[in-house]
Amino acid sequence: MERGVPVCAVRDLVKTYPAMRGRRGAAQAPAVRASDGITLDVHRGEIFGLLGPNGAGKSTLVRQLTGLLRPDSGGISVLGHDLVRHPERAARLLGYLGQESTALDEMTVALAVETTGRLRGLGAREARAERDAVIDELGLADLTGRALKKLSGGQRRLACFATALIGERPLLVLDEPTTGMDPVARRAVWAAVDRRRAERGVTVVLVTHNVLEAESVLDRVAVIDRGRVIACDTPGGLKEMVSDEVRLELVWRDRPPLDVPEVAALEAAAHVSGRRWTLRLPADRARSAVAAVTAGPAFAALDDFTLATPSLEDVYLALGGRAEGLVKA
Ligand SMILES: Nc1ncnc2c1ncn2[C@@H]1O[C@H](COP(=O)(O)OP(=O)(O)OP(=O)(O)O)[C@@H](O)[C@H]1O
Repeated sequence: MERGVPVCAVRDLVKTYPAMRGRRGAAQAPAVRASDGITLDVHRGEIFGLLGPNGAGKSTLVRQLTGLLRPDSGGISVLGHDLVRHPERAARLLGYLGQESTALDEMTVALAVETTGRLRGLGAREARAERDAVIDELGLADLTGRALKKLSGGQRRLACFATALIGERPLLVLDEPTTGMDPVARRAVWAAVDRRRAERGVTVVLVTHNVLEAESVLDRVAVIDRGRVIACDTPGGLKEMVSDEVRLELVWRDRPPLDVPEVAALEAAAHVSGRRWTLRLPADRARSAVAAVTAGPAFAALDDFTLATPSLEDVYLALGGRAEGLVKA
């Protein structure tokens, strides 16, 4: 399918945070190459996800996309504008929800949304009308007079999301927008995103380390690990990479019984996290592994086990990623 010029095109992006010196010049923290040659295209109307564990480089990438951080080298084009040369143009092109919101903390919800609208060029009457519409749409009407800093974490996140929406930018860049939100607030966020996509072809770049959310809301996903894109496809396309495998999770009561030869043989293939072993196995091997651990001394040592079809987490592990930072709720 011909998709035309991408809304957002990233080319070979490199960003290294310099080493930090400790006392007497000793190295305290080494340099980190947080973007290590990232190339990707995001198309009009897509909900495009950046998935990866803590420290993978997702926020560093989106802060460069939003003109807040200058890359060492590489290109970023948003709607035909070169944002490496002209980072100041980002404010006109995109709405950004970062991980923190301290700048607006003293303001009430209503004022924060309205002020953001004015800063984005809306007239006074227009800003008030859009403010009321967005606040209504997100179910924030009861909180309009409260200062952001006096809201709960999830309420505050939703209010900040409202500020990202006002002014109706063609690209939304959202860094973990639903963190701390309850299911009602999450639904309000995804409904608002969907509406803008359907009505105006809005494009969304979304950072997440929640694999379940990624599977349900994203059109395409770039899996990021150590500053690199290690895969990029639809969630379904990524899962096909591991479709001949199933995931077996074993939780041991205490120590795994390594004196049982079948258990010892499984250990080499297991991703071990405390008492939990996660294995990706071809279906027939998984069946014989289940038979082995549900009999005799192995079963006595077993607290729980599950067999499941592959998820994005399995894709991620198959690609060599580290699973520790991925969230499954
Ligand atoms: N200002 C900074 N100075 C030095 N190193 C930094 C800075 N910001 C981030 N880093 C490092 O760069 C790497 C990428 O960090 P980044 O915040 O982009 O990751 P992330 O994928 O967004 O993680 P998270 O899921 O925890 O938000 C990490 O190793 C991090 O420690």
